[in-house]
Amino acid sequence: MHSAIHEIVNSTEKRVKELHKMKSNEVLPNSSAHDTARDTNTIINSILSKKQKGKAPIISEVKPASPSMKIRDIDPSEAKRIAMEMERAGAAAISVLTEPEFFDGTIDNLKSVRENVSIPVLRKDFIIDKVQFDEVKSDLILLIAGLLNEKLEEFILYARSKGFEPLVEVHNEEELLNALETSAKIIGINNRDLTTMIIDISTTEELIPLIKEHDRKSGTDHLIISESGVHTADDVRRMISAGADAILIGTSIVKNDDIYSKTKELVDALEPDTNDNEEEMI
Ligand SMILES: O=C(O)c1ccccc1NCC(=O)[C@H](O)[C@H](O)COP(=O)(O)O
Repeated sequence: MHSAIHEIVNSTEKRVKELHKMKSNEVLPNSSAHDTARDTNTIINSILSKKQKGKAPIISEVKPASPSMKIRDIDPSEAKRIAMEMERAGAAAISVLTEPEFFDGTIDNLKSVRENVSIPVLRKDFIIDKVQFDEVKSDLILLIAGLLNEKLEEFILYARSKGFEPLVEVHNEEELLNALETSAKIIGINNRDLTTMIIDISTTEELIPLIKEHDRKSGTDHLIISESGVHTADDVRRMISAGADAILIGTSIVKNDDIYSKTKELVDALEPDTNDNEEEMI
């Protein structure tokens, strides 16, 4: 594991301790599944329906920073504005970073986004303890296979019992095989190697055939999301051609001054006239 991930996990452990204290003081309520508006099929259909309309299913991320770079200041009112622009441009879902120390994310940003958009909302954080499920509601929640290892299925079932559908993130074959042994329905392939931080979008192309083969043999049908390092309409087309059902994009949208136009450019990537005038050149 890269030192940055160690630091993130150490900091998350401190947050978790605080949450346990809040829970024992009854400051943190025990959340239940009842107040979750959308079920799993609704979430999956909402993402898939974009493709049926000829649009690229883009999960657009409200990302203030990464461990290596500040992108932009995002408070709850800016998170709301950005997310509404993303939805208006045709995003299939919105991802919101809630990790505070390295990504400048906040729980309040997630609340603000979820109150103001009608598409599914993904919580992006480093989930290592069940108490984190009581912090805030979301439709989807990220579970990182490389962090949870043998506890992955236990966390998937717990997430569902609390009204979240897990997006299980993998980066390599070993993590993928672990994920495929669980009841995960949504698999995210992170093109970023969390041991080196190097991004290579061919990771998606290498791992999707393994999921497809598994699905063919076992009669399952995973929703596949390609994550990280996608910047252009060409990248979007490449990931969709590889078999991705949706693509999670943060930096290239959020760093753009015009959130609506950049999201729309990526959402419209499958439309014939965005194919770089290939026909005119022939
Ligand atoms: O974004 C990072 O640099 C990062 C570093 C370490 C762990 C996770 C990280 N990112 C979290 C994400 O999953 C991305 O924000 C998401 O996939 C969007 O990626 P991008 O479009 O490349 O911003």
